[in-house]
Amino acid sequence: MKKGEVYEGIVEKTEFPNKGIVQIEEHRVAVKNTLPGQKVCFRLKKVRKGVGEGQLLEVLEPAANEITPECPHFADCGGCTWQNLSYEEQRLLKEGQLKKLLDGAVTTPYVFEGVKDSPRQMEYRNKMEFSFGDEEKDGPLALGMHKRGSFYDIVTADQCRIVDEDFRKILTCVLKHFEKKGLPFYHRLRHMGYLRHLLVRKAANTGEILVDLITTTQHLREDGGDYSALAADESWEEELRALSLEGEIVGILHTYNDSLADVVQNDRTELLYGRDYFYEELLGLRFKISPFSFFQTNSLGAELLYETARSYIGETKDRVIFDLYSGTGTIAQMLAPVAKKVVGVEIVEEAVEAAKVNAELNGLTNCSFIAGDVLKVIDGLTDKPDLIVLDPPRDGIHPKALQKIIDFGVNRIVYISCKPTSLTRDLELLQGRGYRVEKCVGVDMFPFTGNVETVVLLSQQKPDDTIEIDLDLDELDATSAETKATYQEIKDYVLKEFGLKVSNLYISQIKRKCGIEVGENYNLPKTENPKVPQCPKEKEDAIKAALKYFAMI
Ligand SMILES: C[S@@+](CC[C@H](N)C(=O)[O-])C[C@H]1O[C@@H](n2cnc3c(N)ncnc32)[C@H](O)[C@@H]1O
Repeated sequence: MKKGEVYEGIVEKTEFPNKGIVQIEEHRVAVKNTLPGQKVCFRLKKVRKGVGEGQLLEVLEPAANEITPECPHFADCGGCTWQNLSYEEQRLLKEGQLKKLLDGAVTTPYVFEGVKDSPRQMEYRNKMEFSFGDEEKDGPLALGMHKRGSFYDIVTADQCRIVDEDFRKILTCVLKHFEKKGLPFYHRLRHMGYLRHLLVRKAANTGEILVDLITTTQHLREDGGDYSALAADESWEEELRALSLEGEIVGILHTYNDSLADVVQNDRTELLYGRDYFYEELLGLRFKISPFSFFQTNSLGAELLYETARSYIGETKDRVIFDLYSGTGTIAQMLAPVAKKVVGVEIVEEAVEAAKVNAELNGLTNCSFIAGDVLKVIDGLTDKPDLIVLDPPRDGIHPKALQKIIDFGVNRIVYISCKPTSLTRDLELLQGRGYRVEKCVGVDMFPFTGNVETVVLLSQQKPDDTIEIDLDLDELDATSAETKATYQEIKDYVLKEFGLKVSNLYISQIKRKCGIEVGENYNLPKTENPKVPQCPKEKEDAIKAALKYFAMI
């Protein structure tokens, strides 16, 4: 194969995130944004030792499971890549990719619980950053998403299916206004122009909407053209307020951003109407969110994600929990009512301030939030955690920070990840230091894209858990008359409710302690002079709860 040449082939399978694999002779070429079964034409970008990367030029034949997308922008828009798959097919693909990645990284048997569906599959996003530009060179003003594979061209996303009607109305209103006015968009290459982005955030549960227009300050500069007067006229704000919407616009802002990078960034913000924040409610808690704070973009999906994390962490009563990479403190506040204390650590000061305000708003007095890099803050923490929740950014956890986190030696860690490839890298270190992956589940926070959120429960292998005892299950009295639940049922219950793994030995010890008859050979390991491990208190309580649940005590 030769770099720069064009090839055709059938996509055999896909790997996370959305990379199709085409086998050409002895070469394995990854082509982004393709699906298994498609016949594709691509240009070879690089190839080395039989592994290559290709740039998709055209899908020559669709895959058998493809459907006609509902979204009219699909052919051009770079936003969603899976509008041509039914939701069921999307889940299957995500499950397959996630399981394959995890199977390759997890070194002991674990439970893979599939991928949970997003509660809302269309119109699920609570935030969009639309870009201004033109659809093609010197075309009319456009406002929406980048064209597939293009840095410059913009597709006007006025029919976008992953946001609701209010977003579409706001986009159309703002676009029409500036089209009429003839204000120039910011040219990403020449760094000239005025209109950059339109940020819209809408809370799914309260309906509150915040709109922020992001422009340069070039209308104030001498070389900035002759549009100062036009730009000074903020009547677009009145037009927005006159819209008939399902939700309610509670704030309209104008942010100035002169950075060279094509990102939504805040140099200075003017409040044009209402307030510069909005409220969202998740799981009965209220959160105040400012325009640039991190907040999960799928509110109903976030409720599912947090509920999943809460069930994975198991018993929290009387425990100190660390919520590392805590953002606006959503996870910390969800756990605070059922824990002794929760400590959140987050690098963005604005988010930490919001977390404190939110905790007060929710009447929570047992959580504290610290601003700073986890890597450094961790050294100064005076509390000792019993449990840890990790929800790092896409790149995962700095290896030195992860070492320090492991040094706390907590029994259970719940790791929430938005990028499975960085998760699997971190799992390697965690497993190398004695943690065992118990179970994993995906939560689909991003329908119609190849991304998936993953929740993993890890437990620490304490020394007394690892002593080898050769017990024969046949010798156990799991079927005796007085036993209402089998050992397996007790184990399953304890794992589900408390996130703990318990051995037959421990169950038999606790049964004996509770006066339940067990067979003669129960605690007797076959090895000579064994050091018989005794069931730790935490597991004893969990087993007793199971025995109660099965009405055995
Ligand atoms: C995926 S978000 C999770 C936020 C929160 N748990 C939630 O669900 O809303 C990751 C957070 O980590 C923060 N962050 C990134 N690097 C960090 C670091 N080195 N130390 C502390 N926080 C960091 C980001 O600002 C962001 O708020």
